[in-house]
Amino acid sequence: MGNYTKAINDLHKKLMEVIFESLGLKPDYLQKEIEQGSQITAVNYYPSCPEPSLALGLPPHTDYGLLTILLQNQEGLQIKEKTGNWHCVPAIKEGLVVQLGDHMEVLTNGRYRGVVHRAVLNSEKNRISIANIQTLSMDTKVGPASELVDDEHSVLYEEASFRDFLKFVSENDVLEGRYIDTLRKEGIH
Ligand SMILES: O=C(O)CCC(=O)C(=O)O
Ligand SMILES: [Fe+2]
Repeated sequence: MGNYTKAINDLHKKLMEVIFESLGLKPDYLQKEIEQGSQITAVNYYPSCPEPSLALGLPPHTDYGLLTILLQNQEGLQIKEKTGNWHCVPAIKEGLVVQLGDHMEVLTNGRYRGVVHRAVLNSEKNRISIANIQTLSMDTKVGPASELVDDEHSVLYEEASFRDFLKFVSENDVLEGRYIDTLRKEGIH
């Protein structure tokens, strides 16, 4: 696991560099903060279920953090499309899934959106997923990058830290609203 999480950390760094470049920011933007940040590894085990339609593996949510890099041994991860339909992410052997999280949405001032996803159960096979969520340190406030704010792009999100997020999830039901919704200023959907 140590080698895996180290490799994922390196991959995250490289992906962030190209994402920042795609936004017209320097590739080493936030590099120090990212290096000082945390990597959370969630190992999820979903036993097979004879009636998958009556159970839900993991309810719809977005991940807090910049990117989530996920490995799955069976299909089960689904992402919500703009239409509201759920799209099944195929399980590709040794393939990784990269998802954008809330931090990324705030940082890019809404140019890139966090992906709503859920996990469903399989009637025959047990499923394991390993999700690596990369966040900045506990008390680093993340707000929209000043380079992405100008006369035509006003600030759309409040600043927040990982600690603020943890406080929210400990005080609220996971099924009733996402933390990012509390950060959006009026009129953003
Ligand atoms: O099991 C999955 O595919 C999803 C896991 C997930 O969304 C999470 O751990 O945040
Ligand atoms: Fe997730």
